[in-house]
Amino acid sequence: MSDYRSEIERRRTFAIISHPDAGKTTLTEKFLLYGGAIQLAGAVKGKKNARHAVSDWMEIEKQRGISVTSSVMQFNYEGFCINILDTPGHQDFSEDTYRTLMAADSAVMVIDAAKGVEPQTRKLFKVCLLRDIPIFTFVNKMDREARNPFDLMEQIEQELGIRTYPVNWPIGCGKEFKGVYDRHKREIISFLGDGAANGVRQVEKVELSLEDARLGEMIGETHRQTLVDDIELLDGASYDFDMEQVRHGRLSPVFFGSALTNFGVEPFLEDFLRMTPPPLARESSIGVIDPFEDRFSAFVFKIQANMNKAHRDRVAFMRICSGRFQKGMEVLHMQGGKKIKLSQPQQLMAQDREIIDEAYAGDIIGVFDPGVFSIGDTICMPDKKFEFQGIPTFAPEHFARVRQTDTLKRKQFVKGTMQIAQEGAIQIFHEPNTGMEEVIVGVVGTLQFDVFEYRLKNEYNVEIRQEGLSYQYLRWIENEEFDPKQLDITSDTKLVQDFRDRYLLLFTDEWNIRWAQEKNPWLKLAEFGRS
Ligand SMILES: Nc1nc2c(ncn2[C@@H]2O[C@H](COP(=O)(O)OP(=O)(O)OP(=O)(O)O)[C@@H](O)[C@H]2O)c(=O)[nH]1
Repeated sequence: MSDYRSEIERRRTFAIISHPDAGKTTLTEKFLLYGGAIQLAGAVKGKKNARHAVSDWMEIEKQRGISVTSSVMQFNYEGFCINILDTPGHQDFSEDTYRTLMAADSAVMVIDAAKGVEPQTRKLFKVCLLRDIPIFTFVNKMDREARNPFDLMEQIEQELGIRTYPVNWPIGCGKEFKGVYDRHKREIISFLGDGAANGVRQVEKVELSLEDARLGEMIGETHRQTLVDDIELLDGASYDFDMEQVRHGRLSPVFFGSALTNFGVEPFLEDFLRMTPPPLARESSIGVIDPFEDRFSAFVFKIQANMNKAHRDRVAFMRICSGRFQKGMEVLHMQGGKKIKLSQPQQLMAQDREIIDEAYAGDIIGVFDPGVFSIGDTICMPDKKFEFQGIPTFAPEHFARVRQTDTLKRKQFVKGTMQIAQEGAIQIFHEPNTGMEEVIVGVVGTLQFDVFEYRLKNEYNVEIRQEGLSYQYLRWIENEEFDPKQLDITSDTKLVQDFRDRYLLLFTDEWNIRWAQEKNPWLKLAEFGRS
């Protein structure tokens, strides 16, 4: 029993988010390097020179150099068992990021020191705040010219509405980057020149206190003076460290470093693991489910088909919320109302899949999905039935009418479109009383259209034509008894159904939403769909 408890206690499950190119993949790789999960960072990293990172597997990601889907990796470090959930960097995929955050107990936000929080990625970071989990900030690329660290802190606070607590503080940047000052240990970790051949090996460090007479010699008198002044200012003016505030994502511990040259990564990992919580309890229909509870439970947060050309199948990713999973155990799929055996439970290391015998609360497992699971579904034990809170669906903001160009490929078109929609990569709608001849596709960000078109062509061999529609808003109709004939709407507003036949309205602007509500006072409209 104590083994079972300590297995859960040593789990740390977190998501890593950033805007594209801030260095999320590089940082993840350095973590894996410390955990011994990979040997050489340079051997697997480098999209720019055709090799691709361990966590980016889809062809489109390699071509565009951006992450479209999220992936999961597990490794051990200093007694911890760590699950990293990688997320897409672009705001157009923020819904996927949100679903991934649902499976995490904390988040690491990577920010490019030269760019700060970029306007187009505010949405992604705000999505992170919605989850009420600890958010840690890693300010990356200090080996390049960077913005003033005080300005960066201020920007994070103002744009994201979260307070910051710098755990360490940078000394210079770019060619003049000398290292960081650790505010807790009150010592300097010095950056040694060339960054140990681009971080292939772990970097060496020299630790000195602020008062040490050798400091001026080591970092130069100007840097020493700036550092002393900065620290005095910080100690006097910055927020106090308050773990309770950190736990609720109201205060973000901030670290500076350079993932590429491997500087500051290990101290960050160590402090982060000390502060980030073990698996958290989760709300359910029968109250809070404790992770140490002896019955297994999990929920599906991601579904992905055709992840790998060698395995043309569909995998449902589940976050284990309580208990232990053992191979061959019989579980209850609540939404399907059926007892099932989870087949081929796997833990993933990007393209490598490993069949596992057991897994614990906090872990993420991928199971073969014969088409029964949906995002948000609960898996529990047959003698204790309950449902976890579902994962809300974001309202799409862009819509297009989609047809296949070759009418003979109808079957593949319907299959591909349905599957991609079930994964949550797009949302699909149709006009009432029509089938799937013509589909209206809705997305949160327009890049999702490109991914949809690309995947239909490559995975299902179907070419499509997309015609953009001018709708911008979508609302779910929540009335239990709904008769479309009663509806009084403008000619600009369109009534559609989703693939579960729920009714929705598409609007071109807010004026039309108000109009619909005024003319139909009985109408209950919701901005988020329930899964
Ligand atoms: N100079 C410098 N370059 C870095 C650092 N970290 C990452 N890079 C480079 O920045 C580029 C982007 O890094 P990635 O790790 O792929 O960024 P990402 O955030 O994962 O990007 P997406 O996959 O699009 O979300 C690569 O060329 C890296 O080599 C750093 O600390 N210093």
